Amino acid sequence: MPERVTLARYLAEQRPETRGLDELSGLVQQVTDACKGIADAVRGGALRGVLGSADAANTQGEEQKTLDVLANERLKEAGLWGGRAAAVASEEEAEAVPAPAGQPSGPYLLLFDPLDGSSNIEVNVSVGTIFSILKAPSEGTASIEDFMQPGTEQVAAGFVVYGPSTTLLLTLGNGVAQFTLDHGAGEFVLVNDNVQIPAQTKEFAINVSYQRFWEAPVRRYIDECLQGEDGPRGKNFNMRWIASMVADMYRIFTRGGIFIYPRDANRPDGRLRLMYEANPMAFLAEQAGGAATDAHQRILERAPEQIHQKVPVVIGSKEEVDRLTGYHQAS
Ligand SMILES: O=P(O)(O)OC[C@H]1O[C@](O)(COP(=O)(O)O)[C@@H](O)[C@@H]1O
Ligand SMILES: [Mg+2]
Ligand SMILES: [Mg+2]
Repeated sequence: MPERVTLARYLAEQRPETRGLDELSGLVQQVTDACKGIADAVRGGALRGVLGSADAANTQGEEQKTLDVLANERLKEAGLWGGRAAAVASEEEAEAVPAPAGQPSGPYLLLFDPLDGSSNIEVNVSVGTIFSILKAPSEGTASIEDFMQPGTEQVAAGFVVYGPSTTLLLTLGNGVAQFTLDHGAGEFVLVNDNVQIPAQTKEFAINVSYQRFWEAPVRRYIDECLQGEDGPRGKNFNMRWIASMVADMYRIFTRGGIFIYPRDANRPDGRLRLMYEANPMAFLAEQAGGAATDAHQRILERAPEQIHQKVPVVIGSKEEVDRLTGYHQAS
């Protein structure tokens, strides 16, 4: 029987100098513990009374679902409890939230999309949580400016998919590890310690209903894919769009592919948020041998100006990301 490596043991092995008892490991544990609770709520669905709208809107004007609010509260508590994070930033919070007065202020900043793919909750399709951890640049309380670091400064990132199995992909900057939640034992257990995105693919993910708004390089790329064997690519492509970035990206980490949420005539910066969606996914993708750009430059090198700023996203198998980025650079 293969050895059972829990997340706690993995963190201890990754950080031998502290045996996983340092603040970063503790923060990762707290975040993933919160995700276990969210997984439970997602699994309970209608019986837990968590489906449907919270009858509120977030700072970006998007409708908040009951589960968005629940997940946000769990993760905020996980981030701010125990003196590991000085502050948290969330898709569902207008401003950064500092650790409460009287609490020790931790050395990290935690950012998260508490529930990615919220529009899929009622239809029972996989949703997830995305998180990113930065170092807090100064001691004491953290301000919004402290968060304005490029993605290259992330010290850890991950996402959990609440699917048929609850799975975690995690990077501490030393490759990507994949864990499955053992619901009975309440533990994330390592199933792959070296996730790799194949460099080539025949699968693309984009919301084609926006085609008439796309810019020329995106049209060209998708058009060439659709021409299949008879076109310039000389091979047939398949298309997938789950409308949960976590689920689409999980597939890409598993078998390759390219995920595109471009800018278009209606969305000058696309839809996805740089700090808590694109940056952690880009960090994970690069750590798994893939690539991630905003169609022109590496996402991780973008200098952020706002917590909730949006960014076009081209991510996944390296050769395809390079090709589409090249089409943009040449246009
Ligand atoms: O509905 P669209 O335009 O296809 O957008 C879907 C995308 O939006 C998102 O749902 C945005 O994330 P949230 O659900 O966290 O707002 C992604 O998960 C998904 O890839
Ligand atoms: Mg999201
Ligand atoms: Mg969300």
